[in-house]
Amino acid sequence: MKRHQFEQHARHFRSGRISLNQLIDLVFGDGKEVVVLETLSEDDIVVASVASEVGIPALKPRPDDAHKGDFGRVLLVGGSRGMAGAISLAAMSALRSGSGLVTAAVPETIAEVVAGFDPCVMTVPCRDSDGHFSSVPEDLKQQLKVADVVAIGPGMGREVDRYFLQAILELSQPIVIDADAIHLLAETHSMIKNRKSATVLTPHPGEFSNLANTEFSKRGEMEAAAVKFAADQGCIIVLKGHRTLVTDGSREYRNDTGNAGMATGGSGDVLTGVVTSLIGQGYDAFDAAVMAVHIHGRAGDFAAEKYGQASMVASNIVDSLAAAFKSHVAVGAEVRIGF
Ligand SMILES: NC(=O)C1=CN([C@@H]2O[C@H](COP(=O)(O)OP(=O)(O)OC[C@H]3O[C@@H](n4cnc5c(N)ncnc54)[C@H](OP(=O)(O)O)[C@@H]3O)[C@@H](O)[C@H]2O)[C@@H](O)CC1
Ligand SMILES: Nc1ncnc2c1ncn2[C@@H]1O[C@H](COP(=O)(O)OP(=O)(O)O)[C@@H](O)[C@H]1O
Repeated sequence: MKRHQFEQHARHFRSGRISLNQLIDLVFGDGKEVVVLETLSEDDIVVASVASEVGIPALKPRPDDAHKGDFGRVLLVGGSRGMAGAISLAAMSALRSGSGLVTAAVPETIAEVVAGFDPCVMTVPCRDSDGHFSSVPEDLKQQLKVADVVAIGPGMGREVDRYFLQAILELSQPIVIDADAIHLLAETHSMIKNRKSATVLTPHPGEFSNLANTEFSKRGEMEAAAVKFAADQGCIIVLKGHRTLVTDGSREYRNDTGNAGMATGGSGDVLTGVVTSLIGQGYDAFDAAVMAVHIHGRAGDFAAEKYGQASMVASNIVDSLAAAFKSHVAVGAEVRIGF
């Protein structure tokens, strides 16, 4: 791409500093169109590329003197007997997306299993009834107060007291509602409209049909309903699937990363961890959802490259988040306004 063409796209470009080796990987490995703005040394080349979609935000650089408290306290609520994996995948993904502190609140029956998956994840064992959450225990109430963002749903099952979800909806922090919590929301007709902070829902088509109480015959109809739902309820909908849609009722982003190898149990739980983490780090909720969907898909693409679409599993996507975040940083470390 010539510089003047690039300038025409200046609104959509992102720039960053990379090394010569990273530049070679980008140009030949990824096929990205990159413009070198300035060569300071072999390890410090200022480059820019045009984003493939409008508005995939750049990652903020981590200040040199940062500490773990600067990157958000994430609380993930979910899991049940038989589905310890889902909440663990979400928690491991949140840590690999940059969160400083990640806690999983889970039924006590599975707490040790969840803690055993990753020593970096903290757990709050909650009193349970046959492996499912029963009431909101005091320990959890304390955690709910100090969290910067709370996600609920992965692996939770639907045998949960409705007040459990209600307690999360009443929080003043941003929340992410996924999986079984979306079904509970649909069943209890709980209100999200009047929440004071961001509400992000991440339904797959089955969950969205239930939420909208409609059988859709075409993806387009479902997407139109998702845009309307988001506008009516004042929330952000991440309608998952091939070319995931992110909408807040007025903006629409369609993702172009990811592949059919991601149609494997737990892939969506990984996304919940990524989006929750980014919100916890202070990104605007819509931006966080767009970035999360894009980066999650890229991680899926890296996993497919390594293991093949048939054999890749959700934990491979977790492991590939590092490569996905690194490549996002390479092209998006800083955004220069008015190039
Ligand atoms: N390792 C673990 O612990 C794992 C735990 N997990 C946990 O399991 C819990 C249940 O989640 P779930 O998604 O499996 O079941 P549910 O919410 O009943 O939805 C299924 C219904 O929706 C329909 N459907 C239509 N389109 C669809 C689409 N594109 N993608 C998917 N479904 C689609 C679908 O139609 P069908 O397949 O019959 O055509 C069916 O009627 C949840 O807590 C989750 O976190 C999983 O993440 C796996 C790994
Ligand atoms: N064919 C596909 N192309 C791109 N992404 C896909 C495809 N199939 C699934 N995915 C992605 O994988 C994830 C699956 O999420 P979900 O259906 O909630 O699975 P689970 O409940 O097992 O975690 C979503 O982010 C979705 O966009």
